[in-house]
Amino acid sequence: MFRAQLASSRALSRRVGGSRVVSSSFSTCSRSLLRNPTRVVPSTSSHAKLASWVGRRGYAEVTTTKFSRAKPHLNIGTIGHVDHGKTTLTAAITKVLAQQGNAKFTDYEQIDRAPEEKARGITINSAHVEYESEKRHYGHIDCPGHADYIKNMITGAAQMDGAIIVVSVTDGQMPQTREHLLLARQVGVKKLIVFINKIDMVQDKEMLELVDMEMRDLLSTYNFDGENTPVIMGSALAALEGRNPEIGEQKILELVKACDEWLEIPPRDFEKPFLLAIEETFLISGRGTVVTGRTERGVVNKGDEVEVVGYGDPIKTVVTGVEAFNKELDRGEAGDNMGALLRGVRREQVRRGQVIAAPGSTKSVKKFRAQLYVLTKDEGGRYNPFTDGYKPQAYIRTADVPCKLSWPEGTPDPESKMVMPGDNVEMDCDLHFDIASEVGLRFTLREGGKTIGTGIVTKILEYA
Ligand SMILES: Nc1nc2c(ncn2[C@@H]2O[C@H](COP(=O)(O)OP(=O)(O)OP(=O)(O)O)[C@@H](O)[C@H]2O)c(=O)[nH]1
Ligand SMILES: [Mg+2]
Repeated sequence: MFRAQLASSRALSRRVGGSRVVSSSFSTCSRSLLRNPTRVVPSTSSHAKLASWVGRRGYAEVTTTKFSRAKPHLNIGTIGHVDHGKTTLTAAITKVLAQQGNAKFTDYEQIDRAPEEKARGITINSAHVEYESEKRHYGHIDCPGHADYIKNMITGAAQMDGAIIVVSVTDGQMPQTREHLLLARQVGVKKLIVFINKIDMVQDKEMLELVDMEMRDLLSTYNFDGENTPVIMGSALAALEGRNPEIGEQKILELVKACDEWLEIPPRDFEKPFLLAIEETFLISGRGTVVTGRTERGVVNKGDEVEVVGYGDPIKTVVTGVEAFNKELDRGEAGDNMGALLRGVRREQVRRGQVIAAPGSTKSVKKFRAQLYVLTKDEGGRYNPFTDGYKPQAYIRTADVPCKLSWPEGTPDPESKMVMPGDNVEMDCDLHFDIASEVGLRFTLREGGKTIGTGIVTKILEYA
């Protein structure tokens, strides 16, 4: 045994829409019970009954739906400008698919009265629903407000593998249409579907064509495939109200089919190259140095070559032993809390904050560009704005590094440009030490022991 206390529980953070929803509705349920202790508590502790009770309270109906593991799972969501019909469309999808027995109908109010969630200390109001198509199981997120979309995308509170961008034909593209598209691009959403909504409100065919063209151009501007992206035109409200099936129900079915065909299932964590962020290091006499942590992705077998990355030049070594669940194993995989025995590495050569990874799969980085969300004072963040040169602490996986934030080159008048609490900005982060990092990696910024912001790496500017 490397270490008796090695945590034996498997991390819960697998991408399963269902389990997230259950846990959030549990906490909602217990919170509402605390506020209202006279309320009759269901006499059974059975999960299913509790879940359906929670459902009747109007929260997270989805817990009552059967979650089929037989179908591949994809996380998607509705994005787009305020009032363009994101929530109506979400409700309409569940309604139409419920008629086929593939969803539980979740009405508009249930979605818009989303339970609060805490993601990295940030409150995000968002609703999760789930439904199935012939081919897939979908987890779907809809946020009530623009700020929630921003926070959700940057923190990855529910990571979207693909998204439906909703645009009302009466307005065409609007500022938040563009902002959400840009953010989707920044956070690594590869493909989108366009839903042009409210077509019951226009008679003019040319108008539809115009919005179609405009959206394709816009997608291309943000490096999506504007030419081939499916564009569906319909009325979410008609579908929800069960009228005009030619622009309602049928269009929802077309939309779901387009999701099935156009959006791609991302590679699963254990198919990616191995990476474990080091939490602790130990010296086991007679055997050598052991590093422990949670395997973020991939698989490592006894005898595999790995590199220790971060804080200077990478160190090549071989994993000569793996321990997880208090047992010696031949391999460790994504999600496992494990220890790895490293051949020929001295304890002083490894430390918390480094990673061990498949050779060449990740590099140590000194400076990157990132999309940041700066917390408001109500979210526990700063009271005051900050300016170019601000130096918080960056928490990147298990690393904790001082960094300096500055405006990207070419920003006009950078010295006087301020960042207010609540802002969403793109800035350059210069790290005091080099750390394994890559585009798409999320991190938090802290100062004086409190989280002041959260970010996602969008571009590597300088390798170590
Ligand atoms: N006529 C018509 N109205 C629609 C349609 N879809 C949605 N609406 C109406 O548009 C308004 C806004 O719809 P929502 O679904 O709340 O829009 P949203 O995008 O979720 O809005 P926010 O969450 O506030 O950003 C509501 O009054 C809907 O009834 C449609 O297809 N036709
Ligand atoms: Mg809404």
